This record gives sequence, structure tokens and C-alpha cells, in this order.
Amino acid sequence: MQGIQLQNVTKEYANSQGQKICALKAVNLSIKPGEFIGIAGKNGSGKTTLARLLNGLHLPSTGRVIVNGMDTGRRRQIKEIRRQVAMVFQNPDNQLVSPVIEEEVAFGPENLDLPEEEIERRVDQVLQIVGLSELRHTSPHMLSGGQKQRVAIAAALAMRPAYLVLDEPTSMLDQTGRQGILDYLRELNKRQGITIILISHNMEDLAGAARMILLQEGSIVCDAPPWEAFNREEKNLDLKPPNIVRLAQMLRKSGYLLDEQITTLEQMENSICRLLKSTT
Ligand SMILES: Nc1ncnc2c1ncn2[C@@H]1O[C@H](COP(=O)(O)OP(=O)(O)OP(=O)(O)O)[C@@H](O)[C@H]1O
Repeated sequence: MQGIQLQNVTKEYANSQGQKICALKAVNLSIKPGEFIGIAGKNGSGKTTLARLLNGLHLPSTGRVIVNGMDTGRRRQIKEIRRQVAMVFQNPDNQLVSPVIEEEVAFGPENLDLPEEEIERRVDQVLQIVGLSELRHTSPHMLSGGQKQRVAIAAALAMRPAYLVLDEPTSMLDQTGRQGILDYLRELNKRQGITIILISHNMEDLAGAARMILLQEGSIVCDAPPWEAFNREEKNLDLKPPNIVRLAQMLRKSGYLLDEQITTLEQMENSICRLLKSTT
């Protein structure tokens, strides 16, 4: 079966006093190929734990995680699972180890024992996708934060993953770097069909997702399109909806009949145009 399924997954850790901490509680979740999912929740709600369970970096205490039919608890399948589910973390500096960008990107495919020509083809292709072909002989450490994160994404893409899991990839970037990464993710999802699972504290990052999962104290409390999650869960979870959603909420309160599903500037523009046309 294609997709990722979390079946009744609980994850416990032991703290320094040996007491149990339950980071995820009996979570059931099904991720379909090609989805763009945003994951949000307060600090400590279990987001990173969930991300790490998806490619076997963590194993469930109880329950099962199944990736395209493979169980992350089976040691023999873990290499293939990690190839299919790539991870990008918050701080690219912790992920980049090679002195030159193209070597960094080639590192994963080399470990798959692919022929030299195939490795070169993949490196060329993914550097082009992230717009770093011209800097391929540069050291990753010469790059800006946004460029480094793009190298980390290129290295993940070179493994040809079906799923890309990103744990707060934009939190260390300025506005331009952040927007660049978000645009790439949308392109990857749309054009290449790669499933994106994006964790962020910033609701602006998640506005473009098709599905939003909200975690609270280790449980999924909302699994809905972002517009619905923003309108429904704002008070319960201290969510600060994107500015465009807040503007739409304010205008609706003032009596303007805008669409309920607005989360992006483009949707706002379309909704206002429709409204103006209907009143002229
Ligand atoms: N290795 C660990 N050992 C012990 N406890 C842990 C470990 N990793 C996470 N925890 C605990 O599990 C709970 C969930 O942590 P997790 O990092 O998954 O949450 P999060 O939502 O990603 O938080 P943040 O937004 O701060 O990154 C927290 O109470 C955390 O302290």
C-alpha cells in the first residue's frame, strides 16, 4: 500500500530522572502520496517526534509506522525507508559535512552504490532545481542561510525520495530566504509530485499547504484544510493565523461576503474581484 500510515502510535521517552514522558499518544494518521501537509503545535507538542518516526529515526513505543508497505520497525527495510523519506532539519549547518556543494549533494547517491554517470546526472538535476548550479564548486559554508538550506534540500532530493519531511526549515532564515524555500517546496510538490510534510511555528509558512495537522500534548487535535484550521482552532491553540486570513476575518466581520477559504494573497484577490463584479 502506498503512503505512510501511523497506526495507533505512542512514543515515550525517559527523562533524566528515569520518568516516562509520553511525546505522542495513540496517534493514527494516513499520509497519501502527493499531499502537501503542514504540521503545527506548541513547543513540546510532539512535532519533531512525529517527523522522526516517519523515516525510522525514532521507533514507536507501541503501534506501527508503515511507509509504502514497509514497517519502520523492520531493520532490513530501514535503508529503503530512509531513501524514500528524506529529512531536512532546522539548522543546515548540522547537516552539511562536505567541503564542496556538489560533493555534499553526491554523498547520498554515492552511498546507494549508483553508477558514476547516474550520480552526476542526479547532482546536475537537483542543483538546477534549487538554483545552485553555478555555485556547485563552492564550499557550503560560503553560502547564506537560505542557500545552505537549499543545499540540504538538494542533497535530500538527490536520493529521489517520495516524501520530504522538513522540520522548521525556515526558522533561521530571513524573509527572502524563507519565501524562496517555501516557493521551492510548492514547485516540488506541484511539478514533481513529491509529498511534502512541513513542520513550522510560522503559520504564514503553512498557509499554502493543502492539509494542516495540529498537535497538542502528543495528540492530533485538528486535521483539516488550513483555512478551516485557522478559523476553527485559533482560540484553542493560540494560533496566530497568517495576516491574510486575519484580514479576511476582519473584513467578513465588517460585512464583506468574502470566501471562507482564503489563506493566500491570490485567493484574497480573486475573492475581492468576485465581490466587486457581483456589486457592479
Ligand atoms: N530524546 C528525548 N528524551 C526525552 N524527552 C524528549 C526527547 N525528545 C523529546 N522529548 C520530549 O517529548 C516531548 C515532545 O517533544 P518534541 O521535540 O517532539 O516536540 P516539538 O513539538 O517538536 O517541540 P518544539 O516545537 O519545541 O521543537 C517534549 O516534552 C520533549 O521534552
